[in-house]
Amino acid sequence: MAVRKQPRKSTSTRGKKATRGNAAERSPGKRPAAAREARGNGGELHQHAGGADATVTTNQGVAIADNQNSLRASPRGPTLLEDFVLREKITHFDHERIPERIVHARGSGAHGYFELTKSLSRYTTARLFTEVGARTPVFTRISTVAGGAGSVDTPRDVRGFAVKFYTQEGNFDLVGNNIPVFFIQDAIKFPDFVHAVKMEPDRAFPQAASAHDTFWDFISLTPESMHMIMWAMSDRAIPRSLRMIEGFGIHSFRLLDAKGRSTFCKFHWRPRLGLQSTVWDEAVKLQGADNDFHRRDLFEAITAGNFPEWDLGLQLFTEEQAAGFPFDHLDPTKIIPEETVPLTIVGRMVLDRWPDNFFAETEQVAFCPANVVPGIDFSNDPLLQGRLFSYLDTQLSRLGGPNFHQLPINAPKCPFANHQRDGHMQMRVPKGRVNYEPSSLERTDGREDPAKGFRSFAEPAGDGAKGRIRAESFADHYSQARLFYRSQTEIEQAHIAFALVFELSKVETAHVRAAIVGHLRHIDGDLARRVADGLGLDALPPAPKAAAPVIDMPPSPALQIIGKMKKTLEGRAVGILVDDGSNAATINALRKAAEDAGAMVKIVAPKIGGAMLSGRRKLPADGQLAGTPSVVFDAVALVLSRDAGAYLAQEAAAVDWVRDAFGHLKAIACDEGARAVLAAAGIEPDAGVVDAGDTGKFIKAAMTRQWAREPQVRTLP
Ligand code: HEM
Repeated sequence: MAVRKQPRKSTSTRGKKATRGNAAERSPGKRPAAAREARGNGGELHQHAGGADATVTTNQGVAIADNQNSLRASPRGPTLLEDFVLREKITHFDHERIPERIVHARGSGAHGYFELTKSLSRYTTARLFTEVGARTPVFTRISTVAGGAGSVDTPRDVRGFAVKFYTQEGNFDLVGNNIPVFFIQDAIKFPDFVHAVKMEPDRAFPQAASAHDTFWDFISLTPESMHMIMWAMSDRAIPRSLRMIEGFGIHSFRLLDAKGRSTFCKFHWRPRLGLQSTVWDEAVKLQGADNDFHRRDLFEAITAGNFPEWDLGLQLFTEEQAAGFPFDHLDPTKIIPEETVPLTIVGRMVLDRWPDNFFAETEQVAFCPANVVPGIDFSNDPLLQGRLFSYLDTQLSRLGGPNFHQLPINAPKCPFANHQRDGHMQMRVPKGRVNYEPSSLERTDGREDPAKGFRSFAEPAGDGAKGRIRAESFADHYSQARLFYRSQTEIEQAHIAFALVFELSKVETAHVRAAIVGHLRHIDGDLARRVADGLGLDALPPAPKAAAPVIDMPPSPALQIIGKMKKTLEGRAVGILVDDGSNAATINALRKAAEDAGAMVKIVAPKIGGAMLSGRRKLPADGQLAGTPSVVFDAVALVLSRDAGAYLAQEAAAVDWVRDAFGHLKAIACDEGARAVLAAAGIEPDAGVVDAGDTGKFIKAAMTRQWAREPQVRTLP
């Protein structure tokens, strides 16, 4: 056996000036009390337990004396297999990663609560919807769909919007998206759809993007996706913030009253901060500026106490009403216009706590549309029916076995018990002999409760012969796509046309591009012409045969974003670019006005250490110019001395800062010194460019985007 040479006597460095403290000193907040420290033989740092610091142990609870060195046969000799401390640590590390979700792999989550403001006791027995004022804890995860867990936050994509309500009657998961319809009508098409949209299998790109051949090939052959395509090409798919998106349960669900009577409903989340999107060029640049833009935004808002809120609205309708709709509400590619069935607001959700640990909570949370509580039931929507199977099934492998419901983030917060036993990672210790029922021997883990237990709606099963037959009532693929497109403002219509041109221009296969334009002809002739022109097609391709006549429906302004944007700075961010010599009074006034209007203000300067303002006051910066481009703000101000303005007019990062802000239709405040930077960016000031001294005008302009500017800065199809 190898003999270990004892390390040389350690030299305590406590109390000595430690050079390695620099990183901690730079970071905000107080440095925690220093641990008792020692240096090892090779000069490595050892921090010893004591005071507030507990002893580090193995997973078996054995105290570890040295967490810096593996066990070696001699100081320069081979490492010994005997080293259980090393083996345990590395083995655990090797297994830290679990498979990511097959879809919606990248997401951010937060805890909060749902508070009921209006009772639905007329329609349902579900207590979460009957006890006004009661707060139900929730965990909400918002995600992109196509990219992997490490992909960017701002691709053009649908956002998942999944809420787990920990009700007193069990968990209810509302697993929706930020778009109220879906690409396909039947779950059997989901694997094909997902394969088509994710990176192509031979080349493993593009990541987190629908702009490629396989996606558009599939879509060109799937006319039922046309309505969803209109939404996905709209600015809804490039949100400004996860706090500014809507959420939808999509399918029709049923509410059941105490007599088992059913009312259909659709669930809608409405953000209190209003809907807001980026513009495409901004979304693209955000991917370079901050891959974690949405996650960071949600984290910063929640940790600063600016808790995002959504109203929950329900569309309630009867079977008879549904029979009169000019579409089938069981078809998940259809909405029920709000003008037909208005929303009843029944409560609000507040997200007020960031998770303690991303993996344990956001990564391990398992949502499932089949998780409903008594008083809520499913409809026959064939997409929903497939989903009822898929989630639990995938989670068995993603989370490694059948006991993931015991993880704290997934476990109900009400009592739960049954005779399911054993399996990987069983964390409970069931007692006694009886693991079955009926039973008569001793204490049992639960009996049926006919009064309070879950019951399904007693619906007659089917009105035709069994078969793989899609209902004729699902055949209209274009009318609601037309409704959506024609309900948009002109600006939004132009953005849809632009997005289609952008995406299809990335498609290498000419016949796929042409096929999509053919579909567009059924939706809107002008849209088809704009896209064909943008793609440089010589002639309009033929439209495919429509399976059902396309009907005109009255426009629904509720489908717009711009029409629903709130003129506010609440929850938004304002950046102020400063440098040495900037006017302190102007900066203070701008900051105060923006903060009073609800914005978060960040100071940007060429150096992170900050700038020496007029009056010799040093103002620390929140971001360095090159690393904090204007895309991360909703409005910007430049307060610069003449010298600094002349200097920064030569600096690409400063010129881009203001050029991008202008191009992304943001309000800009600037003083005399800053005008040189605007001139270098070639900006002709318009109504959205205001004097930095006029804070009132700046705040008013900053509360919205300068849509009137758009035709000057970009040629839209
Ligand atoms: C209306 C249509 C759909 C919506 C709104 C939707 C929504 C979502 C959301 C929000 C997530 C992420 C949940 C989370 O944050 O953990 C998710 C994951 C998932 N979805 Fe869907 N989805 C839809 C259709 C489908 C269909 C048709 C299937 C399969 C038949 C499916 C299978 C899955 C799977 C396997 C996951 C991963 C679940 C996990 O690993 O925990 N989805 N879906």
